[in-house]
Amino acid sequence: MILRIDSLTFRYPNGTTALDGVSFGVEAGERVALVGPNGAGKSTLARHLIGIERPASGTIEIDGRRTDGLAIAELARTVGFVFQNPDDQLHASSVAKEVGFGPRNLRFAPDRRKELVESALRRTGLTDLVDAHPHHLSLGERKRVALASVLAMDTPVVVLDEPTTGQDHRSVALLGNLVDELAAEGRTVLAVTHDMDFCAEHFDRVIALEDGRIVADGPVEHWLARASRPTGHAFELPQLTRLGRRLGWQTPVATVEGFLDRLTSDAHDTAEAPAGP
Ligand SMILES: Nc1ncnc2c1ncn2[C@@H]1O[C@H](COP(=O)(O)OP(=O)(O)OP(=O)(O)O)[C@@H](O)[C@H]1O
Repeated sequence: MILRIDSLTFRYPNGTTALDGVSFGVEAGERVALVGPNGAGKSTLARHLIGIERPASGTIEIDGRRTDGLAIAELARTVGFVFQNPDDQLHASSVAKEVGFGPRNLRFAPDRRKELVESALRRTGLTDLVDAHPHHLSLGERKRVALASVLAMDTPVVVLDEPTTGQDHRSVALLGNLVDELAAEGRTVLAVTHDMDFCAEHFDRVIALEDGRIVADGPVEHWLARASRPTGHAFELPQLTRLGRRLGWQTPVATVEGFLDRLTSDAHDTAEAPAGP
């Protein structure tokens, strides 16, 4: 298990309990979406994974090591964190320098550094922008630079905070492919997200938080079935799930593939149905 969190509780200095007895484990290669309403504790939880916040009680174990004794620099070898706002992360005067900073800081050998930087730039579609100053790029491009700079650190765990916010359709598709590829390579992806379409298409598992506690943890389909009930949680369901509902489908579908399968089987059933009197 790459990540194990046990009874994690955290309070801000003003007394707000942001996390209250949170426990879960994540296997290598899982794609986990952290969802929940504003103020649920998602970002606070994510920040614990890179040591910006430390538990008031409970433990976090990453790749077999308890994080209490680990410095932020040490954690950075295992967990890469892409901030929601790229301007909280970017500091260099060119895209190339920005993406090269992490691997250099981690003291990777020059050959490996070169390979990682080139691969990160290619995967995020930034190869033509290497000389640009990040501050002259659009928000969507700056978010991709932030992502590339984390990919270049080659961490087994990648945490994304609201990755699709401010991204156009093409960038969201690129991001989705990347999440799938990272998982296929055995890397673990956790994403804090309000984007249920993205979550349904690209994640295996949903952990839903409310008031600092886990209220649901399981496969995306289970969570959707639960959220689709009239008494379900107040989440915006994926567009295709809402469309399925309008079509009167009882079982929720959420992905393009699931939707097409359902349409095909309905068409098949209609064709097979015996002619009426
Ligand atoms: N720096 C802080 N000081 C005090 N309270 C905070 C601080 N940051 C967050 N909180 C509070 O902690 C709780 C959890 O906040 P957090 O930002 O982790 O939630 P979230 O689920 O990420 O919300 P959002 O979706 O709005 O980003 C909320 O009640 C929030 O008001």
